[in-house]
Amino acid sequence: MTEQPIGILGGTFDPVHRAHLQLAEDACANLGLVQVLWIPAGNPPHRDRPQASAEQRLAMVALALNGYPQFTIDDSEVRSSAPSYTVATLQRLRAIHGARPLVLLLGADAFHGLSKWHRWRELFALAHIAIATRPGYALDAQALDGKLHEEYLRRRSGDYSCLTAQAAGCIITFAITPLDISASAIRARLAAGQEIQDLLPKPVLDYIANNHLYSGH
Ligand SMILES: Nc1ncnc2c1ncn2[C@@H]1O[C@H](COP(=O)(O)OP(=O)(O)OP(=O)(O)O)[C@@H](O)[C@H]1O
Ligand SMILES: O=C(O)c1ccc[n+]([C@@H]2O[C@H](COP(=O)([O-])O)[C@@H](O)[C@H]2O)c1
Repeated sequence: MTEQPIGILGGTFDPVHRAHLQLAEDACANLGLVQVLWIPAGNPPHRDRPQASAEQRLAMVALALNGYPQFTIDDSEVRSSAPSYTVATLQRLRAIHGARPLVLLLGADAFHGLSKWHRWRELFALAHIAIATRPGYALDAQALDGKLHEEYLRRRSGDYSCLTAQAAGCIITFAITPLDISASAIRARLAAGQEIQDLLPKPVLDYIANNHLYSGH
């Protein structure tokens, strides 16, 4: 019998916010995942250097996940000085988990950029990809660049049983409770001295205040 799939949520988490939690909770509920591995990026490729350090972002994720037994942290990218390439992380996880299905969770915005990722074609042999539609970032298949569009058409499935029937290789989309929250908007609000109460778990909010993060001075 196939083992139950493990969800993988990588992110810069600068800072982690409620939409990340919603994404992971909805993935568990809708895709039948019993566990989601959260992987903060140590040196995220393809974006400016984060404002908070890798250790601080890891600490905020740990605070956010308190009380969610189905969520666990993988700190391997934070502990490494190498660029946080997802292909390398999935190769490591594949070596640990054998033939167990792995499901990489991505917001639709992240999926649209996938063909710019390091050795992106190898990702499909290592994990399934589950795309969550994010406010303002619906999946627009026609806007995918040529090679990614081809892979999308070849691999997409409307049947979630593919996530358990094979270890990797399917692309599915799933609905999440839409929350119009982004870390960049949170950083901008904090720098402008505006309220962000409802956008983050309280312990993360306290951590940001205690460590004077994102205040712009
Ligand atoms: N509001 C949201 N709804 C759905 N998915 C989201 C949302 N916010 C982030 N994600 C997804 O979570 C993952 C990690 O995101 P990330 O840590 O970059 O947060 P972010 O809010 O997108 O940050 P930033 O605004 O700094 O780019 C990505 O796959 C991203 O698409
Ligand atoms: O492997 C890559 O080349 C690559 C390029 C861009 C993003 N990623 C990963 O995608 C995840 C979300 O990235 P971000 O920048 O939206 O936080 C995070 O785990 C990154 O390490 C990975």
